[in-house]
Amino acid sequence: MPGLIDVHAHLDEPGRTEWEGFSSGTKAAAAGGITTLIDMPLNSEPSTVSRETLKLKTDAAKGKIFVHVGFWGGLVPENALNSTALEDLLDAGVLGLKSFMCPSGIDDFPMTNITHIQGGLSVLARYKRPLLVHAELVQESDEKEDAVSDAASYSTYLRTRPASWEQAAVRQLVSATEETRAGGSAEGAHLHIVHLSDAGSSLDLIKEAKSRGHSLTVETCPHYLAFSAEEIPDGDTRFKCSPPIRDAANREKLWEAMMGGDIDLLSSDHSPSVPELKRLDEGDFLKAWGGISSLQFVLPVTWTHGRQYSLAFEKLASLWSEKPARLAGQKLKGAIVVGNHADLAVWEPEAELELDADHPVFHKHPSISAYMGRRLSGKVVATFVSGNLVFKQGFHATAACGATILAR
Ligand SMILES: NC(=O)NC(NC(N)=O)C(=O)[O-]
Ligand SMILES: [Zn+2]
Ligand SMILES: [Zn+2]
Repeated sequence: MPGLIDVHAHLDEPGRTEWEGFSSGTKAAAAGGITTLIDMPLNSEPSTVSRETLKLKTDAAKGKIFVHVGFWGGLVPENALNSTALEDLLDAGVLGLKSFMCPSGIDDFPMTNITHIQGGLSVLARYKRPLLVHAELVQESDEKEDAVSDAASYSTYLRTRPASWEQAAVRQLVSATEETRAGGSAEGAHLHIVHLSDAGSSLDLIKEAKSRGHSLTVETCPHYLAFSAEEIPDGDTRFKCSPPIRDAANREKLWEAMMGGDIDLLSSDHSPSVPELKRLDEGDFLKAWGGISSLQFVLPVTWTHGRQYSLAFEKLASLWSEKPARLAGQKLKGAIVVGNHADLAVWEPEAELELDADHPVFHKHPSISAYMGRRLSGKVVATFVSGNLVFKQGFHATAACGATILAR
């Protein structure tokens, strides 16, 4: 199939290479059939918010990447209302921008309000590049903070980030994208909601806005399709992410929406950290780093769980290659077509993998992945990046021949 394109990965280099880094991250990608990654602007140090900080990324990636890597730039309060600053970042080659509507957990990546988001959209309209948004808006809770609630219980964490946070954010975004319709003042701009977890009214609002012609797409991630809140063991912070994994009924609705075409694409949101920050010894869901570690496993996870829903190869390729290529503006990627880049994943749908200690995992910190210990089907045999064989039967090519992708 066409190689997978992961539009949402945190590679954390420079500055937090001990969390992942270009070398281990792109090796894991290649081992998972991913041929292009788009790196998120936060969790590296500094964040990618300017021409200069993008240059630090491309310099750090040199000679280390086994797959192609593009970059999103950060939309933050400091640059959001400064069109010269945003133009400079976009001219430097980021494929689009990314912002948070809630605290990101990273000090130099502050959250944006809807005015900042509108400012970003108006500049992006001219570049025809997307704005990706982490859509959770902190809501005042009626529930009294329960001092005795158990931080080792996943349900405690789940209660701190209810679906109403996603719904409030989506409501604002839907109104901000009104002008992206044909003839609107922000025509040409596109807004993409990352890692949707709430399959309730967030999804209804998105569907309705799309039907009214808003330029809007949405992704979800394998962990929202594979796991449910009910089954997360006490203290197992490998499962902590935001927005949180919700109940099994919500998971069913996400599958239904995705199979029905209301969710456009999938991404990993691979967001690892050093194991200490996961605080697995304490098992404290409130203090642990939020982020799922999954890069190498997204294809077998999607396939293993998708078979129950009659997921066809064509749909898999649309969710993981074709639509992500379109979002990232990669016209020569995402499909096996004469003239396209020869980015290919070769895999055996029936072959099983046991994610035990003997399984070769190329993430820097395999132990923090919630998928370890599982049995999956769909084994990647070989991966080609621009015609180069970069991974075969457990081994990587000696040369890291991936290229950085800059928008022009
Ligand atoms: N700073 C992060 O990497 N945050 C990420 N964390 C998650 N998803 O739990 C994200 O994408 O929001
Ligand atoms: Zn996010
Ligand atoms: Zn993320």
